[in-house]
Amino acid sequence: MSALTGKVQTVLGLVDPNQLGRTMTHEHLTMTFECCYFAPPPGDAAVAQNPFQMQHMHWLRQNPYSCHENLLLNQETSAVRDELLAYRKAGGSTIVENTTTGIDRDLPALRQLAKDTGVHIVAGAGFYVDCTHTEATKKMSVEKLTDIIVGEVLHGADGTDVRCGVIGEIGTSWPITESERKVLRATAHAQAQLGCPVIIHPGRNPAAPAEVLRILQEVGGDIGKTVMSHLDRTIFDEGELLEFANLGSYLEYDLFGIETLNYCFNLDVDMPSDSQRVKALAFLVDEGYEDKILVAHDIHTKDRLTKYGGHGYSHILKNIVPKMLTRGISQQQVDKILIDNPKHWLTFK
Ligand SMILES: CCC(=O)NCCS(=O)(=O)O
Repeated sequence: MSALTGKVQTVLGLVDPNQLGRTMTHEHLTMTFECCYFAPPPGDAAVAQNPFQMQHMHWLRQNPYSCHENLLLNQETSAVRDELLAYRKAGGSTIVENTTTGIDRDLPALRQLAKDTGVHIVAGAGFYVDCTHTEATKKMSVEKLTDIIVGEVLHGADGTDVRCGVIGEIGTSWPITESERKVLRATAHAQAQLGCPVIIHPGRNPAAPAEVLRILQEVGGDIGKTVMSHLDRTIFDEGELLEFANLGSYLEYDLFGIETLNYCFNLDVDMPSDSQRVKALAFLVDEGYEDKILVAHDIHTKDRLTKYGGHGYSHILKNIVPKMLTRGISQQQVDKILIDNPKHWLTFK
C-alpha cells in the first residue's frame, strides 16, 4: 500500500480513477520521430522537401516517415492544444502520452497542455527503442535503469517535478537487443515495486509480443497490468492472436487512422484499414476479451493532425465508435473499451 494505491497519476497530480472518462491509451502530444526517418522512394526527393501543400498530402500520408519536417510533432503544440479542446468537445477526457526517453519527451509542455485544456494527461516513464539509447544508457545496469524509472514515477522526470503515471511506451525491436532486455527487466522490477501500469512497443514480428511478456514475467512483471501496443501491425493470424490474448495482457489496437498501402518498416506487412481494425476488435469481443481491449491513434507525425487535414485525436470517438456499433459491438462493450479498461489499467495497485 502506498500513496499511489487506488489512484491514477496525471501530470497535474493524483486523480480518482472515476474521473478519467473516455481515454485514449496511446497518443503523443509532443515528440520527435527522427530516429525512424526513412529515405523517400526513388524520384520523390523533391516532394519530400516541401510536402505540406494540398497537392502533396496524399504523398505525405503514404510516405509519412520520408519527410524530416513531418517527424517534428514537437513544433505543433499550439495545434495540439486546439485538438485537445476538440477532443473534450467530442466526449474525450483523458490521454496517455507515451513519449519516453529517446524521442524528446517534454513534460513541462504536457503539464501546460493539461492546464490549458482540462484533459487529464498521463505521462510515460522509461526508454524507447535501442537505436535511441545513448551509450551511457546501454552501459547501465538493470538496477540503475530500475532506479531511474522508479524515480520518474515517484519524483519526476527530465529534471522536473512532473511525475509519470505509466511505464512506457517501452521500446523493443526485433530481435530484441541486449540493451532493450535490460530495460524490460528494469521495467518489471519497477512495476513490482510500484504496482503501476506498463505499456510496451513490440518489434515488428508476430513473435515479438509474446517474447516481451516472457521476459517481463521471468523477473516478476505483472502481465495483467501490461498493455501490448500496435497489435494492428504485428499479429494478423486469428489463431496466433488468440494464443497471445490468452497470455493475459491488455490488447491494444492503436494505429486507428493510419491507412498506408506500403508499411515502410516491414514491407511484408499489409497495414490494415480502420474497417479491418474494427473487425479485429469484434472478433476479440466475440472470443470473450472485451475486458482486455484498448484503442488509440498513436499520433506521432504532423500529417495526422486536423491542421494538416488529418484525422486528429477525436477520430475514434467521432467515426470509429459508430462503426463499432454497426459491427456487433454493444454500447456497453464500447464503454468498457473506452472507459473501464483504461481505468483499471491506469489505477496503481
Ligand atoms: C513513437 C511512436 C511509435 O513508436 N509508433 C509506432 C509506429 S509503428 O512501429 O507501429 O510503425
